[in-house]
Amino acid sequence: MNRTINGDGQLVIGGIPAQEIAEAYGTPVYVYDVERIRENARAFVQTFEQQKVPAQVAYASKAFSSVAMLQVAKEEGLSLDVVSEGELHTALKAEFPVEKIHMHGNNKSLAELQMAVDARIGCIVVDNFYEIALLSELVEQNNSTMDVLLRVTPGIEAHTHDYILTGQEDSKFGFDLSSGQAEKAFSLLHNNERLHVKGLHCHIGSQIFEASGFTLATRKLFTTMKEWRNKFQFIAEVLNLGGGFGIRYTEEDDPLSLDQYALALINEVKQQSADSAYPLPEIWIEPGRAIVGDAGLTLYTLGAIKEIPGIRTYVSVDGGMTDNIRPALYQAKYDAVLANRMNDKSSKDYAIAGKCCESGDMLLWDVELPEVEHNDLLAVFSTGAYGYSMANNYNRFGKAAVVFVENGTHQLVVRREKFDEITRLDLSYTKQKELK
Ligand SMILES: Cc1ncc(COP(=O)(O)O)c(C=O)c1O
Ligand SMILES: N[C@@H](CCCC[NH3+])C(=O)O
Repeated sequence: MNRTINGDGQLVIGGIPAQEIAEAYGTPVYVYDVERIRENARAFVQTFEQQKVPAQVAYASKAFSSVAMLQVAKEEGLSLDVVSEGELHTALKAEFPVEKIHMHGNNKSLAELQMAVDARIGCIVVDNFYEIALLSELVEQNNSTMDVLLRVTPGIEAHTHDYILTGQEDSKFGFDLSSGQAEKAFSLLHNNERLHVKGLHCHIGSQIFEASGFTLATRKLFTTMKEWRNKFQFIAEVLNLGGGFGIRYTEEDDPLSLDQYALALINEVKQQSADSAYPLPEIWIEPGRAIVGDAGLTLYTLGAIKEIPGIRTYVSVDGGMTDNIRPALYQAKYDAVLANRMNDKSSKDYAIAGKCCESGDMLLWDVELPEVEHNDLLAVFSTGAYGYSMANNYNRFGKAAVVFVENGTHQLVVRREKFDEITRLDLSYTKQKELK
């Protein structure tokens, strides 16, 4: 994120002091540096261009989906990965080019598949046998066709949190390669004249730091592609290697740069193609976190301070697991600063608590800050991915606002949810008469 400190000791994001954003929109507020989103997108896109490899960089919109975000993704020439009617609806609202939209999901409903077929999206990533049956019936009834990728689990155990591992055999996602399920699924799709198999897909997990998991998965997929070339005379036009590229949340994290991830994939695909005289497939990737994660931060106002002598000092913020569930769900770690007093010396350790009725609603267990005061402004960094998109209304808190900063200007792109909007879906109860 493009951030500096001004003469008043204020954190400045994309040319705007954090305090100004907090005063204009209130807290908690997610702030995105649009320039950083663009830099991240370009790091991937330009690496493929420089290496002269045909590619699609599909932004995994689950990381942060909003109309404004998808407009930026469109401007950067990205493709888009959606996993639900809601994400597809957002894409259509943003007038995202439909042919560049790919749909995922391990339990796509008939309504979701119908919406995808009606919208004529670019392709569906087929995940299971039930989906093959639904989709086959749907294209038959609609007298239409659809491009598909086959999602396979290559049997890779990447190094990340168990909850965000997806490439291992024991996974709810995709067809298992080793048991022959993937081949069975492939032949069903291959024999269906209305479904065109463009290629294979795998996604080994999320927040992955080493290139080795990706290159190993690439090799496994090539082994299968070579088998199917011999057996079915099938040549994959596309090899989608998913997302999962890790980012730095704290100093403990040591990810590769985005171009290094892309280069590792490109080199492996080129090598495998050359070794087996396999026509170079188009490489598709699906980064979510790597596009938006470090482009976003969250601003909070500090409230209650509770010092437990000899144990720790809790400082509560005006948000918490409702705007960032990742610490509670994955024990995810973050870094934070006092955005209104950047030049003050850090002197004390604090535990930053959310305001939900849960002891586990902690944003950071241990962060060194200057002596805090009520109403100080706390900035938690790298909350751009899976923050707003996983936000919830626990304890009936409204969702926080989202602000974009760019070229010294700020704009609201998602309005704060007001408490009286929390009941907008609620219907009154009418006492039913007892049946005699
Ligand atoms: C199929 C698929 N593609 C892409 C992504 C995006 O992952 P990340 O945000 O880690 O890049 C995910 C989430 O892990 C996913 O499940
Ligand atoms: N939501 C997760 C990652 C899962 C990505 C989607 N498959 C996170 O915050 O890290």
